[in-house]
Amino acid sequence: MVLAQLGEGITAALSRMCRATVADDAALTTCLDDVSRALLRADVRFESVRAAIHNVKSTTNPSTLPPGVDRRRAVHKAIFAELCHMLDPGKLPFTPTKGNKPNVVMFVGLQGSGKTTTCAKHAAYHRRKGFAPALVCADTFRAGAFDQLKQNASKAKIPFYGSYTESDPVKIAMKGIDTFKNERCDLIIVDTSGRHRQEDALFEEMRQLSEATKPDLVIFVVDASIGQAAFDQALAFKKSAPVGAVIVTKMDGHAKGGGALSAVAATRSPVIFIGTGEHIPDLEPFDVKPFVSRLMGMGDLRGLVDKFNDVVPDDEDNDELVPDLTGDFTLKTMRQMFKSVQRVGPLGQVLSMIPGLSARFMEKGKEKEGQAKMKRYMTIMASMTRKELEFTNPSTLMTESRIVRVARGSGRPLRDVAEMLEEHKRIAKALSKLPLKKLANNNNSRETLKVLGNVLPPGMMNHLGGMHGLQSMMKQMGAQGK
Ligand SMILES: Nc1nc2c(ncn2[C@@H]2O[C@H](COP(=O)(O)OP(=O)(O)OP(=O)(O)O)[C@@H](O)[C@H]2O)c(=O)[nH]1
Repeated sequence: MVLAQLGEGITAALSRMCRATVADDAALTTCLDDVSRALLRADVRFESVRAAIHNVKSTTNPSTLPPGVDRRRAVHKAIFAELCHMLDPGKLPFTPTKGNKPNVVMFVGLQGSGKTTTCAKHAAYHRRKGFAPALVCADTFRAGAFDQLKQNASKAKIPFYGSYTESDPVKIAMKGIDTFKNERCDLIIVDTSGRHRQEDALFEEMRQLSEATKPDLVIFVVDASIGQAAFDQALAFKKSAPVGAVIVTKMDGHAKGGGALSAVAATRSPVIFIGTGEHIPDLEPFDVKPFVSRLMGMGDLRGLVDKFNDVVPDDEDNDELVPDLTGDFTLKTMRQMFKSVQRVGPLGQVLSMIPGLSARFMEKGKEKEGQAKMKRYMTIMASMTRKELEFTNPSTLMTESRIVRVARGSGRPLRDVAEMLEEHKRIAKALSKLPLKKLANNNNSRETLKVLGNVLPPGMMNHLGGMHGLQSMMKQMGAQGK
């Protein structure tokens, strides 16, 4: 994901300024030039970049800074605030509520943006949260749309309504909504047509559909790879239907992402989810501050805990898929973690939420090898006894004869078993340093950041001026968030 490169660009620019002997105007200018280049390379609109840099410059001018405030920290804080501002339109999206009144959500977007897939992901996500969702196919334009949504719906076990014969999308949408209202579904998702290009006929159809169905929320779905075109596209949809939220898809690919994120600027509507793969669980809630924290290399531990906790699978294998990272880290927990990671997304993506861990456990660009390694370890663990899997310190239990038995049983060489045990030790050690229990029970984001401070890599801590610096930065961020 090229957004990761944006993060690297910004982090590198900040590090360079932190290493400069004095944080004078020249160091600041170089740093901000680098940050601008990173943002423009990521397809963020020129106007937004210019405004952000202007704001950073004016808020970090030594003449306006309160006495005693370190300029480097002020720059870090100002860039954080500007990135948040770019992604945050300052208003909360409509969020569906469970209960008697059904919520109607209409999806709009061009053909191929990932709309149909995202409708199913959105329904499955809300079912995991306890909703009773249903899907309506009001796409009468593309021949295969009906079958595609039906197939996705049945894969995700979501009730579905559509018609092979009716050609009026408004009639289908109204009939589908009525049907599911009677069936007491509380989240009715309407998938609509797309076109390859922005066409008047499409926008007229969206206008008619939204007028007839009066949705509680219209979600604009945009492909992250379309770059700057996202701005105009979002604007055109906003004119035909009251777009209230954005979902950016294909963030797992090589998309630059920054352009699509500028859809926020066009619609002044928040990004609520990002699509991170082709499968039903590949949808992540989008939260601005943790996202920017990750972008700036600060990790997102709360997101990590949520991500694991959010994986409540449809099959009976629940226990197997939800690792309790707050208890003893046994081989069984590691196996659950691997399964969970396979389910929630690419390993690198999940591990990127743990500051410092991704580099230790898996090198960048070698994610495929990492997946293969995980599979190998899982095969090995399948040949282990329950006692071995649940033992708190398996390396002490795994004698040579036990290793030989497991290697034979799994058909893997002895060194693979030994390597797997070493890997377990390494991950256990890395996780033991993270206050996951505290984070899991903590809903206060400022407190979460404080906890994060304890686990930031030492280099980053120095850049931020040690614990004291981090605390004052958090105070400032907190004051800003109010
Ligand atoms: N990698 C990746 N692929 C995705 C994602 N979301 C959707 N896709 C894929 O993108 C392609 C197009 O998705 P659709 O859901 O058919 O697109 P659509 O916008 O509904 O298209 P129309 O129904 O023709 O308007 C499919 O191959 C999806 O599997 C995502 O987040 N990541």
